[in-house]
Parts: sequence; C-alpha cells; structure tokens
Amino acid sequence: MSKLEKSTIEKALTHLSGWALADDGLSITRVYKFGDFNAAFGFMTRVALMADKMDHHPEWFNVYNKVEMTLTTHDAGGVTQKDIDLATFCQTASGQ
Ligand SMILES: C[C@H](O)[C@H](O)[C@H]1CNC2=NC(N)=NC(=O)C2=N1
Repeated sequence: MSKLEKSTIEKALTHLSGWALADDGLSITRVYKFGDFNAAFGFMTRVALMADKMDHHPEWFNVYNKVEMTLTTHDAGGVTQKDIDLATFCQTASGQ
C-alpha cells in the first residue's frame, strides 16, 4: 500500500475528530481520554481485535484513562489508507 499525499491525509483528517498529522508528516496521532481505566482498556481491546484482523497495528501508550496513539504504516514509511481506516475504527470504538 502506498503513502498518501499530505493534501489527501489532511482532507481525510477533516472527518476524523481529534486526529492530527505529526510534524514530520509520517504519522497521524491522537490522545484519547476515558472515564477510567476500564473504559480505556475496553477501547484498546476493541481496537486490538480489529487491528489484528486488519494486520495493521497501532503504536500506543496507556496510563490509567489516557491512550496516546500513533498510526503509521511501517512497510510504506508513512501514512496510508490503512491508517485512515484504523483511525476511523477508533472513532467508532471510542464514541469520541
Ligand atoms: C508481516 C506483517 O503483515 C507486517 O509486519 C504488518 C503488521 N502490522 C503492521 N502495522 C503497521 N502499523 N504497519 C505495518 O507496516 C505493519 N505491517
């Protein structure tokens, strides 16, 4: 899968609440905050199952109710449609 153009990524991000293109242009990022650890981990579990189905895995860091996420496609060295698709799933799975 090939890297998306910056303008294509920016257009896709207009539909993705809270997601931003990283300064280096190589990934998209978002910090999710939930009510507690249970809600955060429920979200991570839903995303993990989908990520494995997609064979596309997030970089993430969790502390209690906070989940920091970075999506990039290692094989392509940048942002592809797979990252947009996974971020779209995160939006549904988080309810945010
Ligand atoms: C072999 C396997 O299909 C690849 O390593 C997959 C796994 N998950 C992946 N996840 C992400 N984010 N980027 C990849 O390039 C990627 N590649």
